[in-house]
Amino acid sequence: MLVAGIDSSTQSVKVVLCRAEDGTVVAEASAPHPDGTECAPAHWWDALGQLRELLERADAVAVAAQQHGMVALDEAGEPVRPALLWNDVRSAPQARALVAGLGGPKTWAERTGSVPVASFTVTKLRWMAEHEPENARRTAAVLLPHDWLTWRLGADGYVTDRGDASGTGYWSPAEGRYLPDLLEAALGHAAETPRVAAPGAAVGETPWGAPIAPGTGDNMGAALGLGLREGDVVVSIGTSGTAFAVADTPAADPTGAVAGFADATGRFLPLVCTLNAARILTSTARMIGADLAELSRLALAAGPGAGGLTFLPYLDGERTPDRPDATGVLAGMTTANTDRENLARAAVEALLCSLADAVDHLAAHGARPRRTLLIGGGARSAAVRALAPDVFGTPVTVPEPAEYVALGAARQAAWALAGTPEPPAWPAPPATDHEPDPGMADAARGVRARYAELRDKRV
Ligand SMILES: Nc1ncnc2c1ncn2[C@@H]1O[C@H](COP(=O)(O)OP(=O)(O)O)[C@@H](O)[C@H]1O
Ligand SMILES: O=C(CO)[C@@H](O)[C@H](O)COP(=O)(O)O
Repeated sequence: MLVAGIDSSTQSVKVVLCRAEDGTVVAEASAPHPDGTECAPAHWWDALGQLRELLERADAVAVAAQQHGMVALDEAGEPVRPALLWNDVRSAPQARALVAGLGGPKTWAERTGSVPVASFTVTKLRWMAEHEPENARRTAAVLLPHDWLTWRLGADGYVTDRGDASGTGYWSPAEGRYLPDLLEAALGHAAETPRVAAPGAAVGETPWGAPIAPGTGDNMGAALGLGLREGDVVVSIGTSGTAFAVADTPAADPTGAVAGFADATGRFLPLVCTLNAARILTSTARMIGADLAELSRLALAAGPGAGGLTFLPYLDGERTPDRPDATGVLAGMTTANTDRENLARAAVEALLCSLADAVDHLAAHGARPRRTLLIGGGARSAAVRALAPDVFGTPVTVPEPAEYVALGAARQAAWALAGTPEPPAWPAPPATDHEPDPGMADAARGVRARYAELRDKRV
């Protein structure tokens, strides 16, 4: 039997086709999504349509997708406007107003597991109610990207899962139920929300007769694809940067740094997310006229500390820390250090310092990392892999490059096919271990200290 996992992420859609019994990948393919922070859902469907031949070989399918995106549908099931994505920061004022107006950060953390920032669906609904009242009035149902794709594939009605529901800002991970008062306060009226399917359930059938599993958010998909265990912390470098771990109890961080999400298996997934990650490298590569391989080579040719250059990489605003209006800052420039090697090194160090901050937030709220797993497109950079253990100050495990989000969705599809209480036990991916260099410890501490100084200066 073959199962297909779909990862509909910010920049592209990927499909992996696997053997149901052990997850061996037999084929994979991807197609690009349009750039930007809003997207008509039809573009996701068209991109997936390019991979249809592969998909139709599957005996079961599941969709994992970028979290939080607001897919507002009218009575007829048509989008009232393009979806506003997780990386769209226009609803930052609405996030602040909702938090202040409905009990403050502690109340939100206790009720929803998270203190919503602009990424969260609830704040986007409020933005639409304020700026596009006619679209808000016509909104009859609110879905997330993976819910919409699952419905289009053939699910029985609108359906979601615990993991993605926990990123809306109107669902309680602790109680496992919607909080309709919060949705209504944001949108101005009640609206239909997808039913939350049990992990491992089948929720419908594709036109070619394959059962559909509930799907989930992309980070929950990666956790399932990696088979995360207690003590594992994942750092994912995609369009977003994330640090997350599985937990038995829900998180409720009133500082808002840790989002207290649910996972796709019935447990929880405390997570820290940054808005800027792999694109720190692509933007710097463009700036210095290099491709990603050359950027990596240049970064490794420079010394630690990039000759005194420090880069604060909040290029598109930032979510952690919550600075939606921030831009990037390059500090410490002299005539001696402004060369391509140091600029490349500063970019890699900036990416890793930002993610090290994310891991620190997670640790401060209970995650006890025994090992750090590095995944996502950015982990394909040799410089990132080489410098991560020094900047993090811990051993780093790099699973072989693979589409772990799509693999997690495929594993969920195999779970629905098997009908068992637990997901099928697929073998762990091969991985390489990278140790910190004790000789670099002082230099790495210096890099993080200079980064923290620039971060906290609030230039
Ligand atoms: N060798 C590499 N070095 C650095 N970045 C890379 C490399 N390969 C891919 N990437 C980057 O990884 C990102 C895509 O990663 P992915 O985890 O698929 O993200 P997403 O799920 O957000 O689409 C792109 O921004 C791409 O430029
Ligand atoms: O908002 C979050 C997590 O809370 C992001 O992680 C999105 O889920 C987007 O993921 P990518 O497209 O970067 O994979």
